[in-house]
Amino acid sequence: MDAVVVEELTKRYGRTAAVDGLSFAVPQGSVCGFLGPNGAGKTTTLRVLFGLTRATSGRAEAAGRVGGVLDRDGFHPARSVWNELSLAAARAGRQDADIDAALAAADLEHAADKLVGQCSHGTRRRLSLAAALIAAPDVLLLDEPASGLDPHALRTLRERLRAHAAAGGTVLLSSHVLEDVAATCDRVVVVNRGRRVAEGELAALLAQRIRLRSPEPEKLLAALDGLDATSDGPGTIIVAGADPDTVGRAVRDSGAVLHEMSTQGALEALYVGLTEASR
Ligand SMILES: Nc1ncnc2c1ncn2[C@@H]1O[C@H](COP(=O)(O)OP(=O)(O)OP(=O)(O)O)[C@@H](O)[C@H]1O
Repeated sequence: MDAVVVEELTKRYGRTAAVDGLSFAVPQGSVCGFLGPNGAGKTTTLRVLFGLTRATSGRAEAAGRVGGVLDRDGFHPARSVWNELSLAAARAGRQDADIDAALAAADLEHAADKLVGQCSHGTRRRLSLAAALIAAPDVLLLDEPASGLDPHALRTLRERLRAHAAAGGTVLLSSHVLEDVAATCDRVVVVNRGRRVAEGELAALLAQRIRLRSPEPEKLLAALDGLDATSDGPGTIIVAGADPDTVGRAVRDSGAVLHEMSTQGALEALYVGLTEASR
């Protein structure tokens, strides 16, 4: 079942089409990355899904209870972290929620009595996510949730989003941090200029895109002759349309020193390829 459905969505601001006939779906139980350059229409789509702004045409719907984090958190600077979380629970009709446990899960127990106005950007972001999660939404919509988070907080975020999906929830998150998307999401939707340029399971989109790093790229490129291998920056080669066994053997036979062979960094090459053409 699809928990998020966007169909032929268009949102115009005067003569600007922020979103231009966009369609995609997010199956229930998945964590979907929403990628695209600045101004591609991600925030606008999330705002329509939240019901904060109306579509000019088309539809954008999320099944069940929707929660999440957009850029403005709406917290009162003179309220404590504990009080804001408690208020978020009450607003969602969850007066019975264990606020201390929710703070601990967000690594915020030490900040419980701090006033929100005195919190760092990252702490405030973590509080936003905790406030969204305490409402136990079915669908979590997150606009740049990784922004301002330190590596520990990023790991906690990743684990919490995966747990939300494992429990049957659904996550749609926009991000510019591709490494983080690769580690967190099982699907991605890529948009450019308000339109979809790719959609699907991350593994399938990245299948047979392998990144190699070597101090001897020329030697490697020569050995990969006949395959779709291209240079992608100093010492980096992307091989498309070949399986890891074939690439691994070619690398071994070349005798070149290899520093890395992975599909991780291939998301960046895929993304740039998809969004560059129509910039
Ligand atoms: N309220 C508004 N009034 C006028 N134009 C707007 C408004 N909101 C967004 N836009 C325009 O719509 C386009 C899409 O913006 P949007 O914020 O959805 O992009 P985005 O993909 O979220 O970008 P970013 O990655 O920079 O956050 C941009 O050209 C933006 O200037």
